[in-house]
Amino acid sequence: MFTLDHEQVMIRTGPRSGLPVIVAVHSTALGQAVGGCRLWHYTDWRDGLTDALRLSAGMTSKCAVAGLANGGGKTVIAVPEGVRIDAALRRNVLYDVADVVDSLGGLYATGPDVGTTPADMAVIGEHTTHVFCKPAQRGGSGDSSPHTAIGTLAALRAVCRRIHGTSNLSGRRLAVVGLGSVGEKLARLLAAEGAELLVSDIDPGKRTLAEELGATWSRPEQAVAAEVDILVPAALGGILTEQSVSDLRCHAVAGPANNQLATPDVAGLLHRRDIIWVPDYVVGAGGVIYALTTELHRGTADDALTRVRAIEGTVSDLLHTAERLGTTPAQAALELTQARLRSASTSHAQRSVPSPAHN
Ligand SMILES: NC(=O)c1ccc[n+]([C@@H]2O[C@H](COP(=O)([O-])OP(=O)(O)OC[C@H]3O[C@@H](n4cnc5c(N)ncnc54)[C@H](O)[C@@H]3O)[C@@H](O)[C@H]2O)c1
Repeated sequence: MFTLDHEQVMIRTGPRSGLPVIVAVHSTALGQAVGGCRLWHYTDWRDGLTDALRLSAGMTSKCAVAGLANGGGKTVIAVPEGVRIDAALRRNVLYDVADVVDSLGGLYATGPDVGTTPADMAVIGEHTTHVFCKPAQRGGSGDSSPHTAIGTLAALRAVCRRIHGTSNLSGRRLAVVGLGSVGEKLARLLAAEGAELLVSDIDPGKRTLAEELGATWSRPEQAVAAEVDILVPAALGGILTEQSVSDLRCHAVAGPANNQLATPDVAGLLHRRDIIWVPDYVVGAGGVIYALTTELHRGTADDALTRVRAIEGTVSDLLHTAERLGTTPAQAALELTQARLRSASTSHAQRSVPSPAHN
């Protein structure tokens, strides 16, 4: 359908860097739009635009389901293939991003994403206040992966309750695929809960973590097809394909890895195989919930942790709704997003109605 679903999209050739800077604001219905700044190589900058449009809409759903008073946005710096980002160019393009973000006057705040770090947010923060996840020594919440891992653990408890009637993960079999920033922390948390772990990474150097945690080490394709209670994707996207889903021997798939479905129709395949799949944007929201609560909403660290752990309740509710309506958790999450956006626009419209004049 030929509709622009976004409130506004800014595309600017950065005056300092000469690189295309794209900022998509999908929705501010629930509050300030938020979403990370992706610095990535593209063969055509319009592919970067497509990413910005898709990812900013995804952030609207992520915030709405998490119950945050924020909408979705995204920044993409579309770097042409072959262009190397040295320190000077990096600084220049981050200042270019800061100028675009600042020109939106607070409608949108940016944070780290693929290709950018909390240190980059500190650079952006030199030119605008509308930025989050700066390093702790610069007043930010820094690396989001510890809270993403805590939120994922909360989601896994809810999935465990749905499968076994109890959220106690002790003795449950889980396969964690990807032992990077989030996966390693999550594996440690799960080991502390007494889960029976199978872990995997393309980097053989991660095998020492398996030994340390007493976990079984496996090659990624074997881990995906392992007979476990829950498969936890914590690496890159696209892990759930028509082929891999037919090989699955788990009751549920829930993990933080972004874009797990190779194509949207894979969700239907999972449903037909009676495998619960909880969307990654629900499971992996802990990092963003923590950062936004402490940095943009001025909550305490305790408030923020409580909200991260509330992912357990959110996932439980989605699983109940899906079961009651005979639909998927993904569909339940979509409907929750739409309901929250509708109620925000209704209350906004009500606030905008002028009060009757008194004579
Ligand atoms: N960091 C966060 O706070 C956060 C928040 C939300 C979502 N996510 C998503 O979670 C996922 C992991 O994030 P991260 O920050 O830990 O990334 P990371 O780059 O630190 O770790 C990724 C790990 O996956 C491994 N890997 C790559 N391909 C693999 C494969 N085919 N099979 C097995 N292992 C493979 C890598 O070797 C690496 O150890 C990503 O999809 C990310 O987008 C991260």
